[in-house]
Amino acid sequence: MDSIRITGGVPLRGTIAISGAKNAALPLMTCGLLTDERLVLSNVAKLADLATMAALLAQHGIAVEPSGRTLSLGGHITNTLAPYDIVRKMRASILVLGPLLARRREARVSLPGGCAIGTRPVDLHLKGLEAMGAVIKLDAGYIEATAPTGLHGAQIVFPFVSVGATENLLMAAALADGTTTLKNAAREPEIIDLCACLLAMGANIEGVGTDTLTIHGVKSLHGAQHAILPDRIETGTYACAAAITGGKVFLEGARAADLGAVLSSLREAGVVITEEPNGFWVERANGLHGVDAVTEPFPGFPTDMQAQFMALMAVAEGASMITETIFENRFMHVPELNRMGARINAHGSSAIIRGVKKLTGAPVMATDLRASFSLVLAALAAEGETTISRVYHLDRGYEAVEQKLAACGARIERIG
Ligand SMILES: CC(=O)N[C@H]1[C@@H](OP(=O)(O)OP(=O)(O)OC[C@H]2O[C@@H](n3ccc(=O)[nH]c3=O)[C@H](O)[C@@H]2O)O[C@H](CO)[C@@H](O)[C@@H]1O
Ligand SMILES: C=C(OP(=O)(O)O)C(=O)O
Repeated sequence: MDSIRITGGVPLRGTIAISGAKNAALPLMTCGLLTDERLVLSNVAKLADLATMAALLAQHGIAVEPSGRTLSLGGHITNTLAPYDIVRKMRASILVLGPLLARRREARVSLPGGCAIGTRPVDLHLKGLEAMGAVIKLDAGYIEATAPTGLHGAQIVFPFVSVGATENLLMAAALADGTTTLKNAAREPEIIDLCACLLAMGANIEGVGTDTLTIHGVKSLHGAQHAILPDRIETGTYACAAAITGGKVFLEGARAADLGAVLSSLREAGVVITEEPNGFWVERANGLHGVDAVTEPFPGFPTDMQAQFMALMAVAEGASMITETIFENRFMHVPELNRMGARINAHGSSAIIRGVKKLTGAPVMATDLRASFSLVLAALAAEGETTISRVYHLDRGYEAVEQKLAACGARIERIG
């Protein structure tokens, strides 16, 4: 199992090119199930999660052909089973459910189960599909779904915001009979990207970018080309890397508009952000101050940036409080950061971080994707050497981490 070794203390300087967003690419790839024509996605990152989605689509009959940073998806659905062996590797596999039901009126999809950050039920996905006419049973760990007379339009009001349920129901509604309204829908940039691709495929959607999406179902969708938006979480993560090392980095291709809450928090902490037409500079010349943050659905502070921001706050002057409202168990990085000398107390959904003058290198273990990067950040700032084990978590969602950081001066290497 691979580990990463980092010798800290080098202020990062240079340019980091931001890759296409993992969390946009995953639902966009499942759009390949919505048409028999070719769907071409560009600006696709090379990530383990996208390889998992390609394997899942392949066994549904959709071939995914890579060429450079482009994926070409095509084929007919030959199989509506999403097996446990693939779904257990990646929860976003649940996103095949809506498209399979819409196209084939049946699907058998393994229940994803919980993961390190929380229980993560899929009840909103299932209730929404039921409102659209699906009949759903749970059988031996699988969701058995049929829509004997096809899916029809429905009025769905989400009790709270869910990115995945919004995506699943959007895709199902695009091909349903009649009009579907999704109220309290997620407004994340990845949802807007999904809508843009569906519109290019011939879908009829109103309210894009708002919390009410109205989808007028169409009989069929056609092929399209779509360029995936830059990864806002990768962007925010490297912004924290520049800040925690006291360096200056240009994030090429990054979209500041997708990171409003994160950039406000960084600025409040003393980080200088300078926007350019094709990205932005992140610089920290002076000290960092503790800043509070509460995770919320977009446009609030993203839960996927919580661990990385906590690593930054660990070396800020003064105390800060970070509250996690989206997932019930997303503080797995706290004991690992404390092993590196951080002073963080987590109680329930909040963590108090008392900034320290320096962190010290230590052997630490990655527990999930973003927690892994919080350890990379702490290691980049720490005195001495840190070895992070279980970095396969990192490879799920960060492309070429060592190359991107090393190009800015970081002393980082992967060891077997
Ligand atoms: C592949 C992908 O895009 N993953 C992102 C997506 O995950 P994902 O789509 O799984 O997250 P959701 O927005 O659905 O989850 C939000 C909250 O709702 C709960 N919930 C969700 C669905 C449901 O049917 N029932 C239910 O109770 C979840 O357990 C969680 O507490 O959005 C999260 C919140 O921004 C991000 O952290 C993930 O990186
Ligand atoms: C939690 C994440 O992903 P997933 O929903 O695929 O687990 C993430 O990207 O931070």
